Amino acid sequence: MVPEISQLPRLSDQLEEAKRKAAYRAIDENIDFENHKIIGIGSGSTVVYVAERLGQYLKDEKYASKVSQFICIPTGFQSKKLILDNGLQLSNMELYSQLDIAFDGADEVDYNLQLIKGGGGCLFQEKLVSSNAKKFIIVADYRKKSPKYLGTNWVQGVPIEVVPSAYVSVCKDLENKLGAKKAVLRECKGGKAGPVVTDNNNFIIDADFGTIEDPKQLHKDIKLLVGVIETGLFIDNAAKVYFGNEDGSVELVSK
Ligand SMILES: O=C(CO)[C@H](O)[C@H](O)COP(=O)(O)O
Repeated sequence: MVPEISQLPRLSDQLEEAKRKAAYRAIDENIDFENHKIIGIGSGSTVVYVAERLGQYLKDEKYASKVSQFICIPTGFQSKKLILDNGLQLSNMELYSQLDIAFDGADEVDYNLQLIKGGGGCLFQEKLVSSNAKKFIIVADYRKKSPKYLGTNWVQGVPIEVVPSAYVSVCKDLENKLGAKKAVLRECKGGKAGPVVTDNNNFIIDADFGTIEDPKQLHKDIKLLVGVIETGLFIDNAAKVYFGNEDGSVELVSK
């Protein structure tokens, strides 16, 4: 039997509890076992619980025949592993380019459900998957909810995936043409010296624009710079956000 959320023993870590609650509720309320077939699985620490919940449904004889038919599309190496570790069927965007639904985390969510993503470095593939999903659902903990504008809670800057040879010129363009306070190449913190390399062998730049009142325009402006593959501003594609709160409740915000 799939355990009821209310019956689960609380996790000792409040943040993990918030992430798990948000993710489990998002799956319980949004998966249509009759009609969904192609499911996007994003990246990060909250999505771990999305895959875990699907794995629980797979083990339940009432849902097993349906869930074993689900085809899961990852947004990077980590989510590939999550899909496999939970016994789910793995495929890719080349074989299935239209998804019924996709679940992912976020670094910050504004009042209008615009997002900053890419803090975990899976930017381009996350955008490819979410843009091709009929429904895109965000799972996040309470730290991700912006009081109003993006750039308030997430102060590391907007992640931008770039062609490696273009990183210097893109950093200059971000500062000189688009007014970024600072644009820096993301470096590995331990484990390896040098830049973070994405699953597509690109680099990530973090560009600090302060608070962002018009993320749509900023996204368009950044996209026009030569060498930019994709921006971490996810515009007009999240349908719902599940925020796990500190008190154990889950807040649903939808468009
Ligand atoms: O965009 C992402 C990775 O590039 C993640 O979805 C985002 O960083 C959220 O991660 P977490 O659930 O660990 O807070």
